[in-house]
Amino acid sequence: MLILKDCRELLTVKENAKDLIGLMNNTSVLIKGERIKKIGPYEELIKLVDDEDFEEIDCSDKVVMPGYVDSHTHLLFGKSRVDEYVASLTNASAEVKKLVKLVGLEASIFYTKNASDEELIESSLTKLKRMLLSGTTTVEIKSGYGIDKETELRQLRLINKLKEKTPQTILSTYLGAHYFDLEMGKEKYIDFMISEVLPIIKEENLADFSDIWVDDGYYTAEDADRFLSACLDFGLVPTLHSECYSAIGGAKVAAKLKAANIGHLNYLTREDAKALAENNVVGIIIPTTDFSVAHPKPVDPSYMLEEGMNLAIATNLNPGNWFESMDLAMTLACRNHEMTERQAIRSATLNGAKALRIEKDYGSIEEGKYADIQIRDSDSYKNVVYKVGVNEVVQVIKKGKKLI
Ligand SMILES: N=CN[C@@H](CCC(=O)O)C(=O)O
Repeated sequence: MLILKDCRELLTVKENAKDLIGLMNNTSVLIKGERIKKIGPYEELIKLVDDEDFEEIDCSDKVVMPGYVDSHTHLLFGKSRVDEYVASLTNASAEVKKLVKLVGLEASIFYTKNASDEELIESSLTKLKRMLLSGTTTVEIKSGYGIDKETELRQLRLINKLKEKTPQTILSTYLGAHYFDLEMGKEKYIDFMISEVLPIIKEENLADFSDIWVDDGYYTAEDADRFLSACLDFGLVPTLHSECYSAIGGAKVAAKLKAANIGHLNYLTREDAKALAENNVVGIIIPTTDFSVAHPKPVDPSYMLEEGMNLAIATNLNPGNWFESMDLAMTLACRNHEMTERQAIRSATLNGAKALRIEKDYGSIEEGKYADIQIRDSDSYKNVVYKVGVNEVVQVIKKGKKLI
């Protein structure tokens, strides 16, 4: 058993918290096994201890809050695209393409296909370790850098292997429709995924979610409806990337299919926001990508919140947007997208869990849930979005185990 004693600030982020973060002062948390047993005054909790291996951590000068749930990443990929990124700082995209021959998704598809399993696992574990040390205890990871059956399945199998190699909870997404085989063409590529790839994903239980990139030049809303509906038949819960560069209609499909989440949303209409809220689809805000691509229309969470949507914040870690830190994603959400620090904290924890439909067990510090907790050497939870680039995390507890 473990007691987090006298937390200076305990952010429970409980479901019905009026202040969004469920702030409590000088409160303690009793952990038994993997789960939170009781929250309350130390004197009460100590009476419940019935274990010789009992331990306590003095949290009287600490901020204690739920581990982050990063609900949208592409973190398993071969080789970085650093040359493309630095060229893009001072050049327009046509010029970048001349300076760096292989760019964008095509580059990552090539590099991922040519990386060995060991390289992909090792580079992913390195990222996951740094994410853990900055408070992230649950991570969603997508395939999507293999436009052939072999590489897509290999990505998913490796994502599943990561589950055994990292303490974090990992959820896996089949982003088959990220790009497509140019020779095959889009229509045939969708047929191919449905008939050739999905049966194997189901048989080997390789993915929790399906995903599609709905955008001009990529997939349409109709493609999304066809592909995600087929994935549903194979037991995969739909998610989408959509409304990033136009109001292309993916949001309507998300509402219709009651997707778990939809990411990007720069061009989401108010009407669609309402439909997403009504259908319990979580919106994933990605302030890091708006920053790294200098997006012409930064996402505006205000009307989505007014319409009652649950919003999550994620890093969207990918080779074109190398962000691992949820603190940083939240900092950008507040400064560039006018979220409050409390909205940002809720979006990075409980709402991340809702985006992945695991809120029954994850995302907040509540009795009965897994003890996934970060402890910060800090005088205020507000430092999360204030001290930019400063990592105040000194301890991470994952399913009741101290990891630092
Ligand atoms: N098509 C875009 N998908 C990713 C970027 C992937 C990449 O650039 O490698 C996104 O979510 O932003």
